Amino acid sequence: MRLGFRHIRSISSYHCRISIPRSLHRSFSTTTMAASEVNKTAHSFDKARFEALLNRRFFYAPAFEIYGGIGVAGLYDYGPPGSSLQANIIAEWRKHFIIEEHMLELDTTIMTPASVFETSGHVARFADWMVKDTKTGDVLRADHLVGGVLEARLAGDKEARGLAAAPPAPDDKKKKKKGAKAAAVKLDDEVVKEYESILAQLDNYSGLELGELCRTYALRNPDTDNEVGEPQQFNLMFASSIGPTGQHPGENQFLKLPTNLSYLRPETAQGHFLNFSRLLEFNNGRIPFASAQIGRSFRNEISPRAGLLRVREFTMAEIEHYVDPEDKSHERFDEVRDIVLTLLQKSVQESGNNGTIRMSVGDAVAKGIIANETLGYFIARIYQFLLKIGINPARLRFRQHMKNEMAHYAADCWDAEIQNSTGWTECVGCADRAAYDLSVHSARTGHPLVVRQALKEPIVTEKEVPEWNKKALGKTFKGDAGVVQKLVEALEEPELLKLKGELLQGATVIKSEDGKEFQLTPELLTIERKVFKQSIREYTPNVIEPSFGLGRILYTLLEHSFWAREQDVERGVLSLPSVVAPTKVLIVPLSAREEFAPLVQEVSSKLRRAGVFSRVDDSNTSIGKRYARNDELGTPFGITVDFASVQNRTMTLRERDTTDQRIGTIDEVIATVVELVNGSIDWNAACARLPAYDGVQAVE
Ligand SMILES: Nc1ncnc2c1ncn2[C@@H]1O[C@H](COP(=O)(O)OP(=O)(O)OP(=O)(O)O)[C@@H](O)[C@H]1O
Repeated sequence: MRLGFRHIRSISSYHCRISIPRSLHRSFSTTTMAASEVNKTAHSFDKARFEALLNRRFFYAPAFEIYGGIGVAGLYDYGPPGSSLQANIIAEWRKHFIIEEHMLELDTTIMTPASVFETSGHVARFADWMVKDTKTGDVLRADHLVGGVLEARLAGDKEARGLAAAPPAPDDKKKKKKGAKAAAVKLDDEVVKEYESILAQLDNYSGLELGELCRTYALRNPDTDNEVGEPQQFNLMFASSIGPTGQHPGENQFLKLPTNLSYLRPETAQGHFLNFSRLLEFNNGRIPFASAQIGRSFRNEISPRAGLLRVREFTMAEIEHYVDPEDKSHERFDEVRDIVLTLLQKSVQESGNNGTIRMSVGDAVAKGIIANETLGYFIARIYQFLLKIGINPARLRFRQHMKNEMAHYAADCWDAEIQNSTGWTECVGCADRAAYDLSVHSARTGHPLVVRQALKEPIVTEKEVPEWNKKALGKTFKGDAGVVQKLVEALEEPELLKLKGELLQGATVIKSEDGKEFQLTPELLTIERKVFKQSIREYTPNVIEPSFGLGRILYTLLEHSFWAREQDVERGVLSLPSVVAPTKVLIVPLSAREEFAPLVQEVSSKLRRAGVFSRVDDSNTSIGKRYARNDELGTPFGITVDFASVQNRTMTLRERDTTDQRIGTIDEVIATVVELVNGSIDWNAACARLPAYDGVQAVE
């Protein structure tokens, strides 16, 4: 959750070469075949082929397509494999966080009265800086303009120096035609340094500074080559109204805005905070605990051009972990302390660099690089989750927010950034938001959002307290009696002690702010030392917030999983781990002939009973083509039912990445594939159980 100015960072765009996906490495190391035998080599990432695959297999598509898009960029519909993939990521997220950490799950409303977002600060500050093309009026995000043009100039400089010029990304062709690609012009070394320094801290600039950069470096709209105007703020929330407009004026006691103005939430977090006291009660008043919510959020992004990476409607999964501000240790920190992460610190970025370090979470917390154990714990848990679903760890880093980028109240904030063909993209934010959210909602509504903790040992304190003779006070000062009382009660302990001494001497004078003097005597008040016992501690908890954007994670996972076999570059393979693959097992009868039907039904129902999602492909095409089609859908295992299955009750089991095939009895194959899908054995173990298939059995 960001209040302020939000950015996708795209530092090293277009250089991305995809290596063999991680899951494939796993397969190589666990199979008996050598990598060369199965002909899988690393190749450059072919974005055009990748996008064609996603489109062909309907992972997702632009919404309202048959209406020609009607100017609604940034809205997408997920098709069957995309929906299943997202559902599986969510299921794993629930297991990894909600179930594992006993979080309290919520489902709160999307439509939110404006008063809530006025209090949270979103009405005033949930904005990006935009600039307008001075001739066409086209709107661009200011930081994207600065970043895009400077990167293009640096690429032009590389080309002029004869260094490996960065080829334009396939999706950049349109921009290139319009003149976005800078000419191959050599820049001064100093200028190169300046550009690199600006790019390293792009998220740190204010609107004024972005305007200044546009002027200093003559940055123009790359689409038209026209100048741009001064940056202006654009609030990203979609406004709506509840009920018929103009009804119930002034009904809402909290509202300064029109009474029925509301917004579609831009994050799920406020729904957690508003329910804090109920959640605390549900948790028997104990802290720490966390609430979690998965749901839709809406942001009216200025110019969403990056597919699923920047959309106007998306699914978020957010955790709010409530913790004692005086104790941010985490009882399970030892479980993660040795996890080594790639960290990009704020001090490095602020000095104009983007060099990362590798460090264990334990060391990062001990050295104060990560602010506290609870924040470190969640950063490590985010890392574990992303790896579990198949994100390549070599392309994952945690970037700390710079000073200006972070909300003023936040203690520390890190983004999990994943590298993809557009550069490094924030996919998860993880912030220590201190007590801000609960405090502001509590102050606005008067509803205490606090923890009341019974103290084991009461805290005993002594202090000087004024004791008033109310009757004499009223008689002496009449209408000013209250003023005098307030003046004395506002005094700090040393001043009260001084006053006490003066009263013991006989009399003293106290002055109000407007210079009025009041004489105080022991008849009006005495100062007594009193003992206080406090058995309840009341405090506003701090909030640690991991916030996941599922669309960005899903898209980068697809990129990381994509490759093509050398012998068939036209078709791709998605090496999705079983845990998230849309379909786990493909059942392929040799043909649609009736004699295979009972066996197909038997295998399919046995897998169903074991909780393994399978699909049958009995289409009228070769087995090879059917497997290739399902490699594109990321289906990790295939079972072939052939004449040997009918005669001997044997089946073959195929692994997607290696295309290795093994053979066993129907029950052996089912038992093995169920364990493979559950992750309790790997392919190596499967190979030890089932002999290699020599190809004879399937021949008719
Ligand atoms: N327009 C968007 N489209 C898709 N996902 C988004 C979008 N905005 C935010 N997210 C996702 O929600 C997560 C939490 O939101 P947060 O407010 O921290 O993002 P942000 O800092 O505004 O992101 P950015 O600076 O990239 O716009 C992000 O890490 C990202 O995964």
